[in-house]
Amino acid sequence: MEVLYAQLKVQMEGTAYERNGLEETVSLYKTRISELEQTRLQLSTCNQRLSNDLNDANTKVSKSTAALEDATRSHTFEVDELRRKHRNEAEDTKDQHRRETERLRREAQEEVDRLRKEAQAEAARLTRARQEDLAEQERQLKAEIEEERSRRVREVQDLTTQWAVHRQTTNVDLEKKDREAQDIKSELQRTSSDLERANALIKTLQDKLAEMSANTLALETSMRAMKSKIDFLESDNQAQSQAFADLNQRLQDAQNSEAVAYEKLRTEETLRRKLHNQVQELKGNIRVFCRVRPTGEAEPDEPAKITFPDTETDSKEVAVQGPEQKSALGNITTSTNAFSFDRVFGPTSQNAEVFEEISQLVQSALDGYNVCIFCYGQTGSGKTFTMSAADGMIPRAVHQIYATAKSLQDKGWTYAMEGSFVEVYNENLNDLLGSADELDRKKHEIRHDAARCKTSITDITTVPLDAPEKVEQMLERAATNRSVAATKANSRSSRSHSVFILKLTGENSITGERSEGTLNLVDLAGSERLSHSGATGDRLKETQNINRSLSCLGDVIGALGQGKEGGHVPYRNSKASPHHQMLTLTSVKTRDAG
Ligand SMILES: Nc1ncnc2c1ncn2[C@@H]1O[C@H](COP(=O)(O)OP(=O)(O)OP(=O)(O)O)[C@@H](O)[C@H]1O
Repeated sequence: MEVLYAQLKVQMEGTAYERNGLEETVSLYKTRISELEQTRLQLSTCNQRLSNDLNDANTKVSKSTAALEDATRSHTFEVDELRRKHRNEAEDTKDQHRRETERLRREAQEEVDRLRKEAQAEAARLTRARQEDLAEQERQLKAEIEEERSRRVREVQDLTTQWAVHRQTTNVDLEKKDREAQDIKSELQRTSSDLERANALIKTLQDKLAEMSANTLALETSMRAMKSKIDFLESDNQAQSQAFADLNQRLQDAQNSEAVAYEKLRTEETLRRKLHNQVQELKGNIRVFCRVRPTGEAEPDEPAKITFPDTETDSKEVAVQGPEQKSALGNITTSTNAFSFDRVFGPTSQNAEVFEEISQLVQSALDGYNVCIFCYGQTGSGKTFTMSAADGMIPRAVHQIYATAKSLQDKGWTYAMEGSFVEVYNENLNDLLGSADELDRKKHEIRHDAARCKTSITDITTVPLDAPEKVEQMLERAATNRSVAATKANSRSSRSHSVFILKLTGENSITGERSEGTLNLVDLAGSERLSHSGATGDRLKETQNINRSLSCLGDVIGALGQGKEGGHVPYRNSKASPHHQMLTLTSVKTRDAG
């Protein structure tokens, strides 16, 4: 309780203390409020005073505004007055200035006129002085020119005199030269007339000499005749008659044996023909020769290794060495492939040697058989060189035919020959002797008359070969046409087959025999393996056509080579394109005729 009492006492004391504090605060606030009240009163008084001041000021401002407006009005009035006054003054001044300017201008004009007059007077004076100077200078110049002119005239006169002297001398020289030329000319004329006379004399002498030689010969002959006449007259009369009879008999015998000999010759010619062709048949109707051309220095590829094992004996074999091969054990071997032909011509062989082999076949054509000679090989292997060179098979064959035909004239044979030259390019037949413009445009057809065993081509140029030189003209013409066409499709001759056709018709006026033979010389297009050629597009088509036709031709020759009577020959195995017919028909006629 005591504790509680103590706590309460403490609380009471605390509260009393707080009350004292609060009482102090209240008295403080009261003081403050009275202060603020005083301040408010002061401020109200002040406010009242300020309101009064403001009113006074407003009154003053109104008064001032009125005064200002009055002042402004009076000022405006004054300003207008001044402006008017100023304007009048300006007008006066302007008039005065104008008058002054006018006066000054007049004065200036007068001054200018005066100066101008002075200047004109001065200029006139100067001009006069200048003219006098110029006149003086002109006088001086004229005098100088006159002096120069007279000096030049003197020089010209001197030169004219010199030139006249020189001309005179030259004329004298020229006249001298003319005289000399005239002399030389007359000398020349004399010499040439001498020469002509000498020539005429020589000619007369030569004629006389010839005449005298002829006279001498005639005289010698008549002398011999006279001598034998004298001898004859000197001999016995009966013996003479007997001698005459003997001579007559001998003449008769000789004529009879000549007739027999001619008859024998004719039969022997017929026999020779028969035997010749039998020999050809025995040798084989189809013969294959191989020609190896020499390698040039500029050949890009290494040449094949080719040997000729039997050159010394019958030259029928050729051996080509294959590439080196390595076995599993590492041994290197090379295989050699040997080929046999009817005849092999080595790289040094000439066209003349090759022709020797085929000349007998050419003779068969003249005897009325159909002969076909093909040249087959890779591009650049020498087909055209062998066939169409100046000494190739075509010119040689034609020349041989001429020579033989001429020698057969004695035996009653006369021959008519005509030639054509055609080309097979890309399945088309072209006339190489026609117009170049018509190549690949004009259509030609092959017609085969089975009954007459005759083959012909429509619309081709046929040239009568009445002189051996004509064949060269034909070859030239064909080469030109081909070279023109080559601009349209390159290397034309390599990409086409060409066929030279020579028709030979013979007639024997004594025996009445008749023969018709054809010689076909064919230069085939270069054979190329498609994989090697790398050809595409038109070129690929070209190569395929060539290869197809070559393969077809191979089949035909293969079938003919088997020689079975009545056996099938695949002449038309290809698309029956003209060139297949062409090449194969010429072959079959060979076989039939043989
Ligand atoms: N036996 C040879 N002696 C000398 N040169 C030859 C011989 N054979 C060919 N030549 C030369 O080789 C080149 C090619 O020959 P050629 O034009 O005759 O070949 P090709 O087989 O007709 O070719 P293509 O198929 O392109 O027509 C020519 O320059 C030719 O003169």
